[in-house]
Amino acid sequence: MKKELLKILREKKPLVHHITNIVTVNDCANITLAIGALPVMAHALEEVEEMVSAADALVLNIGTLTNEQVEAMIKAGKAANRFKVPVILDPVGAGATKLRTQSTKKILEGVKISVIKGNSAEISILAGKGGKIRGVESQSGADDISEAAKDLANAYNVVVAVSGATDIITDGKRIAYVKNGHPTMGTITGTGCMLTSVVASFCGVCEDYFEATVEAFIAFGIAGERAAQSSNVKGPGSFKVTFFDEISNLTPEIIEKDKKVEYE
Ligand SMILES: Nc1ncnc2c1ncn2[C@@H]1O[C@H](COP(=O)(O)OP(=O)(O)OP(=O)(O)O)[C@@H](O)[C@H]1O
Ligand SMILES: Cc1ncsc1CCO
Ligand SMILES: [Mg+2]
Repeated sequence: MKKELLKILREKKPLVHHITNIVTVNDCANITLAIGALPVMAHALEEVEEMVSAADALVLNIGTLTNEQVEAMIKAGKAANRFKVPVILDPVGAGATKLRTQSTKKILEGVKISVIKGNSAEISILAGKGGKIRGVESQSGADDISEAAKDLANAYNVVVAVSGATDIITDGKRIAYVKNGHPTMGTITGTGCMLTSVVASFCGVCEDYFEATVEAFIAFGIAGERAAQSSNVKGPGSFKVTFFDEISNLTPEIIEKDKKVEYE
C-alpha cells in the first residue's frame, strides 16, 4: 500500500489549502505542484471556510502570523474539522516569541489537528521540555526528543513529526526514524515549510496520517539527496531549482529503493 501512495497522490491531485507565511508562499505552491498535488493559498477571513470545504488538506503555517491571520486559521481549521479535511500545523518559530507560542496553543485548543510538523526546538518547547530557538532556527531540543514528540502526540492525539538530520514521526504509539535527507537542505530557507506542504499532500490521499507523514518525509529526503548529488548544483540557488526537479521526478520505485526508515 505504502509503495503506491505517490501514485495515488498523482492520480487524485489533492487540493491543498494553505494559510501560510509570506516568505515561502510561492515555494510552497510550487513544491505542492511538483509532488503532484494542487495548491491554493487563501487567507481572507471571508473565504477560508468556503475554500476549505473544497479542499483535501489544510496547511496552517504561522511563519509570519498576525492576530487576524490566526483568527482565519482557527476559522478554517474548525471548518476543516466539520468537513473531515486533515489539518497540518507548522508552528514556525514557536518558542521565539510569546505570540508564536500562545497562538500555536490557541490553534491546538480550537482545532483538531492531524499532524504537527516542526523542528526539534519547536516540538520540544510545545511539549514543555525546553529547547532553544533563534528566530525560526532550531538551536537545541529536548535531550530525549523522541519522548518529547510522543508526549506531545499523546497530549493532543495527533501525529507529531520532527525534522532534522534524522526525522522522527510518531502518533504516540508507533514511531519512525527517517534517515533520508542531506545537510544542503538547510542552506535554503523554507525547506521546512515545503516539507509541510508535501506532508499535507500525502495526508490528502491517505487517512493513516502517520503513514502518510512518514512517506512524505522519505520522499522529501530522497529528493534532497538526489539534488545535492547532482552535477548541476553549484550552491544554494541551483540546489533549490534542482530540488524542485527531483521532487517532480520522484517515482514509487525510487522511493522503495532509496528509503532509509526504521520503525520502533
Ligand atoms: N543535517 C541534515 N541532514 C539530513 N537532512 C536534513 C538535515 N537538515 C535538514 N534536513 C532535512 O531538511 C528538511 C527540513 O528540515 P529542517 O529541520 O531544516 O526544517 P526547518 O528548520 O523547519 O526549516 P525552515 O525553517 O527553513 O523552513 C527535512 O526534510 C530534513 O530531513
Ligand atoms: C525566515 C522565515 N521567517 C519567518 S517564516 C520564515 C521561513 C522559514 O520558516
Ligand atoms: Mg520550520
